[in-house]
Amino acid sequence: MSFLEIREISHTYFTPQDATTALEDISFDVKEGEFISFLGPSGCGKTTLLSIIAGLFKPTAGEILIQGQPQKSKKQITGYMLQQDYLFPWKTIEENILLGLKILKQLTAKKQQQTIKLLHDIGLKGVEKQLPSQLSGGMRQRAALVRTLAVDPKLLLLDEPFSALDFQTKLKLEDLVFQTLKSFGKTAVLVTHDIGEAIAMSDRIILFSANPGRIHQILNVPDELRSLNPFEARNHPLYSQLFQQLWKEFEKFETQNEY
Ligand SMILES: Nc1ncnc2c1ncn2[C@@H]1O[C@H](COP(=O)(O)OP(=O)(O)OP(=O)(O)O)[C@@H](O)[C@H]1O
Repeated sequence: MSFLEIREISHTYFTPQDATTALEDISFDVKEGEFISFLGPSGCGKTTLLSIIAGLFKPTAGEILIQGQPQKSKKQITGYMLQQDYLFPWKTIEENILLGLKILKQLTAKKQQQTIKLLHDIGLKGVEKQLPSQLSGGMRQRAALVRTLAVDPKLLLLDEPFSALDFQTKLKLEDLVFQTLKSFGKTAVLVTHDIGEAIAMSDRIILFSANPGRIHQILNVPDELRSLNPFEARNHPLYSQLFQQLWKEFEKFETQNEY
């Protein structure tokens, strides 16, 4: 059984003035432990689909199944990592990363210990009593990842979590997030504008076209790249090949005025 099933999803936004069809007839499955990227031109509906998967609103048509169940009954199994870290500025890093467990009334001594260990494992030892403002952007995103993983979500929804970071930090964090999610066996969906990031991190790439958002192509990333971490993958000859292939598809969108 697939972990996530997207079944014939269409979505139209209605405003008093007009109607915009953001997604049309989207169907695909995601296996447990798989890392999927949504890639495509601006306005092709990537964020709309991620929000529907998160259960933030219902699509106009179609359904989402998570572990074979309608998505609405499974809200708590999804965790998020967004462009902004959304750490509470007045709380210490330790308070921030334990907050989800506290809210869910799952904060045991063991879970606290495991969460602090994860903070240390991803290179943030000694920042427990600091405020988010005392940390760099990359450090805050790492703390945000720990906060997300603390409540043990089965599905991670990543909406451009690296796009506000400088290039070196972004590459390091891609590696760290990739390795952490793989080591916990998490299923992940990443929304990105970055062709290289999609190739380096994913098992499969769902390429969307716009107006309305449709699946243009689904690409399986070759095993030779999938067995590497993102930084190594960027240096493999197959990476350039796939990059050029995807770049050509983006050029087609431009000539079709879909970009
Ligand atoms: N709340 C809304 N009301 C009306 N139209 C919307 C709303 N949100 C998104 N849209 C429209 O739906 C389409 C898809 O938007 P969406 O943000 O999902 O695309 P995207 O691929 O994530 O874009 P980007 O890459 O620029 O972030 C666009 O035409 C957008 O203008």
